[in-house]
Amino acid sequence: MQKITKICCIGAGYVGGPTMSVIANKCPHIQVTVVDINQDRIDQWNTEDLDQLPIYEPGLKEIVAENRGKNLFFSTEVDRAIDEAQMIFISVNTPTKTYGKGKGQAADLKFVELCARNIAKVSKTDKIVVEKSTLPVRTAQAIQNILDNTGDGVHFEILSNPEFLAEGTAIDDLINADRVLIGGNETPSGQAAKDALSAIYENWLPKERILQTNIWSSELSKLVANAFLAQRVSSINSISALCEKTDANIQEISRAIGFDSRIGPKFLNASVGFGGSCFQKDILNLVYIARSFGLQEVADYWEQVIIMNDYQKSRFAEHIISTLYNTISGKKIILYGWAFKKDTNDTRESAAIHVANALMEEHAEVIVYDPKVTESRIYQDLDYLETRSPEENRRLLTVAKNPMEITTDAHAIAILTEWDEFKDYHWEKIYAQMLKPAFVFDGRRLLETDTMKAIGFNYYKIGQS
Ligand SMILES: NC(=O)C1=CN([C@@H]2O[C@H](COP(=O)(O)OP(=O)(O)OC[C@H]3O[C@@H](n4cnc5c(N)ncnc54)[C@H](O)[C@@H]3O)[C@@H](O)[C@H]2O)C=CC1
Ligand SMILES: O=C(O)[C@H]1O[C@H](OP(=O)(O)OP(=O)(O)OC[C@H]2O[C@@H](n3ccc(=O)[nH]c3=O)[C@H](O)[C@@H]2O)[C@H](O)[C@@H](O)[C@@H]1O
Repeated sequence: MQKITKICCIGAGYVGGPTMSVIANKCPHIQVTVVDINQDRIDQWNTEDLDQLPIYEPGLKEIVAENRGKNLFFSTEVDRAIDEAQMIFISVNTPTKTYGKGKGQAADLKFVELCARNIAKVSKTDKIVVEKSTLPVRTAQAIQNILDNTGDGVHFEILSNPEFLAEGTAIDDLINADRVLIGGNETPSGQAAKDALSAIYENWLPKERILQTNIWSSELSKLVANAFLAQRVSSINSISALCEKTDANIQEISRAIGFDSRIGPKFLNASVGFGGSCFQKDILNLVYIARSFGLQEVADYWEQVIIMNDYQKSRFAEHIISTLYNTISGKKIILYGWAFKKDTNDTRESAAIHVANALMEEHAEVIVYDPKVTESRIYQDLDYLETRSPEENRRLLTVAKNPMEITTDAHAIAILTEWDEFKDYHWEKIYAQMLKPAFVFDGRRLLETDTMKAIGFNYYKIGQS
């Protein structure tokens, strides 16, 4: 079996950066180079001030500090890194297509294809090419065709090694992974490549947790894992709406059903809706694939997960509007949280974007506070919707740095991300500063009902009447 000593990762994003940092940390004998075409991003990865890394993940900066410049490098010299590596991870973005065939559903594979063409062009020695990005089932076939038809007689072995880390817990998820999945060709060279990749993970994970499959099962398992997780959130969120009509309590229900060992307790937290870069994108992709094989019922079944999530986001916004007497024009509404979950600065598909947009449609005066998300990111998210002009977005919504000050004369507060610090705020003081009646709409079930009511708030907790 080939001993791997040099690897390269194309794409220095939320997956490429943390994954490669952990590999470098756990495998001092391997030189890891992470490359990206985005100069700014690479500059940020190389920044002196480790608080300015492009990605915030607990534990990440410590690992980067330990390994950067030793066996972990960030660079824009893509061709050189490809040429030198024995194993190349493709970890570029695979967003939903915004044009042409499959628009709004299929995965856009143009970045992956560019990588494959580049690898074919540059490589002079045999390489193992690892799909780390989430890809539609059978993409490896397309990559193999490009490599074999444009490469220079070099042998390329393709593996699928999807990533299951969640943002905010990326480092822990990588170090203590439930499982690592490696799919490859069922040939001697395919087996050797799978074993070479497995050997890297075996530096810190027990071998029983490293699963080997055929390449198509591995590609499809990633989409299915995300679809199942998102389905659980949509399922519990659908029941949260029913709880609000029946005096049942969603937390009690989650607990009651979660005690059944066949159901299990995780991923049963009702919320304002799931966000993140992947759940929606991957389910849409699954729906598209099913439809393209003529499996209409399968496609409809999974599409319902997205429909329910959209419903939950609008339901929350509509509840705020109707509770505030159906007129929120000019009313000051504070949004606590913009990230799609706590402990990350990622805002992709965050429910907060949709809730803010709905309130702005009603001309509310919206003020956002998030401990980790920048002002420019928040405006970019809103401008991307193209609901109104960028000037109008800046007029209707402001971004605050101090979470307490902004509550003066506010009509309502909505909690959209479950940041721990929100629990520790001086809620009595906030109440005193707000206009009365003072409303809190808790989309994350973060605060205690009895305490909030005792202070005097009109307190709404999603999934509870
Ligand atoms: N974000 C997450 O938590 C997870 C993401 N994934 C999957 O991993 C993949 C990557 O996701 P993220 O890291 O979140 O994306 P990202 O958008 O944070 O990073 C992708 C990077 O690839 C770079 N890139 C694009 N084309 C390139 C090229 N031709 N050459 C060099 N660099 C190029 C971009 O400049 C960007 O910095 C996606 O397929 C995603 O579905 C999988 C598991 C978790
Ligand atoms: O492919 C990916 O991108 C990743 O997607 C998710 O990870 P992530 O999106 O980072 O975060 P999650 O913890 O899964 O949360 C997703 C969304 O669901 C919401 N959620 C989660 C759990 C829950 O009980 N309730 C709930 O509303 C979260 O607040 C968040 O908005 C998966 O958990 C990862 O395994 C996967 O690798």
